[in-house]
Amino acid sequence: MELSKEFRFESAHQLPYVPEGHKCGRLHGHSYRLTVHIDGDIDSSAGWVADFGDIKAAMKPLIEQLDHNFLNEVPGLENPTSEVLAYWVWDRLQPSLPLLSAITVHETCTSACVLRKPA
Ligand SMILES: Nc1nc2c(c(=O)[nH]1)N=C([C@H](O)[C@H](O)COP(=O)(O)OP(=O)(O)OP(=O)(O)O)CN2
Ligand SMILES: [Zn+2]
Repeated sequence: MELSKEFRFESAHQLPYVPEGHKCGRLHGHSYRLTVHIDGDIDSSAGWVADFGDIKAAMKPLIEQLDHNFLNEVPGLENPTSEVLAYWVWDRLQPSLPLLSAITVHETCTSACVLRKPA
């Protein structure tokens, strides 16, 4: 069974490698929505796959680095595309959340990327 938990944070960024004149080369901000998915079996005694609170606790130090910050200044996010951000979260979250199965990053209401665990 798959569980998901959504996180929201506000961040500024600028994309350094877009062509000259591209709107994303300018400093701007997003209300990001990031969904963490985990996949596992239901523990029969607890009646859940995992405590949603454990997902929240694992994400807390990462959200603290992202929320109300300039992403380009966060180590590893010098080119803060949605795709790079998804890998950044995955690499830091997976060790404490081994059931991690996917991360979705919604940069805007209409644009998102999904990083899934390889089959
Ligand atoms: N593959 C990617 N493409 C783009 C990224 C990205 O991270 N990965 N990022 C951007 C910009 O950050 C931009 O702020 C968001 O792009 P866009 O969806 O074009 O934003 P709009 O507000 O213009 O969306 P509309 O709903 O179409 O108005 C660009 N590309
Ligand atoms: Zn942007």
